[in-house]
Amino acid sequence: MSGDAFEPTRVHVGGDHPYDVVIGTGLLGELPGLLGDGVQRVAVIHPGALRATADAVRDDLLAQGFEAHAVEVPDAEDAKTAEVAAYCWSVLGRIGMTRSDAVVGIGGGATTDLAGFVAASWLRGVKWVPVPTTVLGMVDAAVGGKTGINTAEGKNLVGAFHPPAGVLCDLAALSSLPVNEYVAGLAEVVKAGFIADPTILDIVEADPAGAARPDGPYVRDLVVRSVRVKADVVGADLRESGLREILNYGHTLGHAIEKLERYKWRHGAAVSVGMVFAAELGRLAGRLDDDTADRHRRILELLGLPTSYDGSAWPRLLDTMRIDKKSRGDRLRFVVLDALGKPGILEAPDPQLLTAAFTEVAR
Ligand SMILES: NC(=O)c1ccc[n+]([C@@H]2O[C@H](COP(=O)([O-])OP(=O)(O)OC[C@H]3O[C@@H](n4cnc5c(N)ncnc54)[C@H](O)[C@@H]3O)[C@@H](O)[C@H]2O)c1
Ligand SMILES: O=C(O)C(=O)C[C@@H](O)[C@H](O)[C@H](O)COP(=O)(O)O
Ligand SMILES: [Zn+2]
Repeated sequence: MSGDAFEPTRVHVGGDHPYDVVIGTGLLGELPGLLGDGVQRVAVIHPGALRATADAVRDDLLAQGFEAHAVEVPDAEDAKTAEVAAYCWSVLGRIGMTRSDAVVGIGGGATTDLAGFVAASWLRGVKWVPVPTTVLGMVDAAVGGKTGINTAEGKNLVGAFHPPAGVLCDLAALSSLPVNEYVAGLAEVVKAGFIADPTILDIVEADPAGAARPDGPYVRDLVVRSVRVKADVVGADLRESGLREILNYGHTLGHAIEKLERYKWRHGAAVSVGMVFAAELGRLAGRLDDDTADRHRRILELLGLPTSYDGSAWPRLLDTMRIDKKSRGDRLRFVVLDALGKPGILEAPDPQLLTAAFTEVAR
């Protein structure tokens, strides 16, 4: 792999709005470069848990001549609400943020989803740079410009495609991340493995204990590989007109679980159950071989991720899944695998097939 402890790896995201994802350690100095020319004011949106990091970033920006303002928001999924977005808009108004200024989002995927949405909606779109501090944020949420908030009806129902000017993944941030958060984030890494890069799965299977450690030997390789998968997809299909749907593998059921759990389950944990369900759907639809289907449960359990859910919740889950963004009218649509690394769409599956697949994850 390119890059060593001192030299960052740059993954290029192509398309109409190209940018780089910079992955390494000690990357604070890269931020002004990613912000680019002409920026005067910077709003640094962060949760309380990342206050020290945000203060360091703000001080660094101040020292470099920017007018930097810290904007503290609620932690985790509590930030992804219309009320919190409105609070951020009021701060941007008070500090006089113009179209040549920028938003920086520091935190996990919830914070960067909110920050990106605030940037997308303020003045109909200002520049933004996510600085993800969870593995999930680095490998998935901060890359690709999908920004948004939740509503009472479901997950990420309001948002915008608003690509960042660049993404700064400082792997040193992971040293303070609780192990359970790190492991939850690995669900999206495993997703990248199943849909596009099976070497990820080989790494996890060869040393699951090592792979599950935020200070383990595979962090950089797993992050870079997963970012490459995501960059290739979103570079080709920013607005999810086709290919990008594969990144939603495991999310149709996963998002429904998150909503039912009032967002107290971690996103990655819900996606983990959702991927086992999707694998069973693929198998029962006659599209996926047994070995690859079984491999889902085995790998996710090796990492300590959940692979089952309350069986009595099925009617409510099914109802919630109808508002998934991949649905078209009354037709539910699921990402399934036709083979390892070969995702496809299962259109309007028979309700009995769905129930049979859920029975395989029900407890
Ligand atoms: N936009 C996208 O393409 C995309 C992709 C995947 C997931 N997501 C979204 O991302 C969110 C999940 O993100 P997440 O798993 O990063 O969770 P999160 O943002 O809720 O963060 C998890 C927790 O870790 C804490 N934390 C973050 N960084 C830390 C650090 N370095 N040290 C200590 N604590 C730290 C946070 O304060 C929070 O309590 C969901 O809302 C999901 O929908 C978006
Ligand atoms: O980037 C994408 O596209 C994804 O689907 C990545 C997912 O991991 C992520 O959770 C995303 O936020 C889900 O998007 P949604 O459109 O289903 O809300
Ligand atoms: Zn996800």
